[in-house]
Amino acid sequence: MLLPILQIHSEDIPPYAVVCGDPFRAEKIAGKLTGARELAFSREYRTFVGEYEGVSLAVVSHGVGCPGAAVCFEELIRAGVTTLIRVGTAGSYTADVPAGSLVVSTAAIRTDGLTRQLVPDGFPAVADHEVTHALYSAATAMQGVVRKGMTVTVDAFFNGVEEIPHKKFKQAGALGAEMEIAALFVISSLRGARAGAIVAIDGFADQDLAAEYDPHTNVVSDAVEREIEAALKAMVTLAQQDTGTETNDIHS
Ligand SMILES: O=P(O)(O)O[C@H]1O[C@H](CO)[C@@H](O)[C@H]1O
Ligand SMILES: O=c1cc[nH]c(=O)[nH]1
Repeated sequence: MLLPILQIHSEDIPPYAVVCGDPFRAEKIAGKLTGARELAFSREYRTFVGEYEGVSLAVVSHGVGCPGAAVCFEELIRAGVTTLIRVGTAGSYTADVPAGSLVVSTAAIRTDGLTRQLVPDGFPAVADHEVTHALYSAATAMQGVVRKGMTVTVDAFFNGVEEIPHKKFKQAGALGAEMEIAALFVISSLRGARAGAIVAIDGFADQDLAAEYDPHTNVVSDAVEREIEAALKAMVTLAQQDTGTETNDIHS
């Protein structure tokens, strides 16, 4: 079956998919795979397949924002993907989670418009427990600050005449803000897939600190490298659990 928007054939897609916003990050992730090949680059959706430590994976970019990303998640799940890990970036809410930190999202506060069109207000946007555990274990085995907790999914990156209520979300305990995790978690729950997300902090989402936003520093690039490695290792752990071939040492 040809997926009409991603422009890939479902038969070419393995059950494990790493997803990210930026098509060039997808290329970077694919660079870690053996036998990587690019299947399509349609709109913002760039798809690669390859192997990591013997596990066949797809790597797909989903662009910025929930509506476009939702198309990607829906088509991947229709193609037979069972496990999705988002490798993204986010703005932090607290000084103790500075640029260069990693955050594993356990749930997303849904302030986006897309999920409101799919499910009622009380529907949770939650990560799969096994995926989250595998991600957190892989990330904490590396250097650097790693936190696990709630994130916020917003639609607006810049303020308009209304202010994005980041301070309220921070008060509620969220660690930071990004733009697609709610869609990933809700769609995966609805369609019976499992999903998790890890984000590299690239600055502060808080309005008072927004002037410092620069996602292109070395400290952010290093964190993106670490989250890619964590996501790939986590996927191997999950695939091994699925086939009953897991070892206790996932980092060997
Ligand atoms: O780095 P990615 O995965 O694109 O994630 C974050 O970066 C973009 C905003 O710059 C949004 O897509 C946001 O969710
Ligand atoms: O949505 C995003 C992504 C990265 N950094 C932010 O501040 N916001």
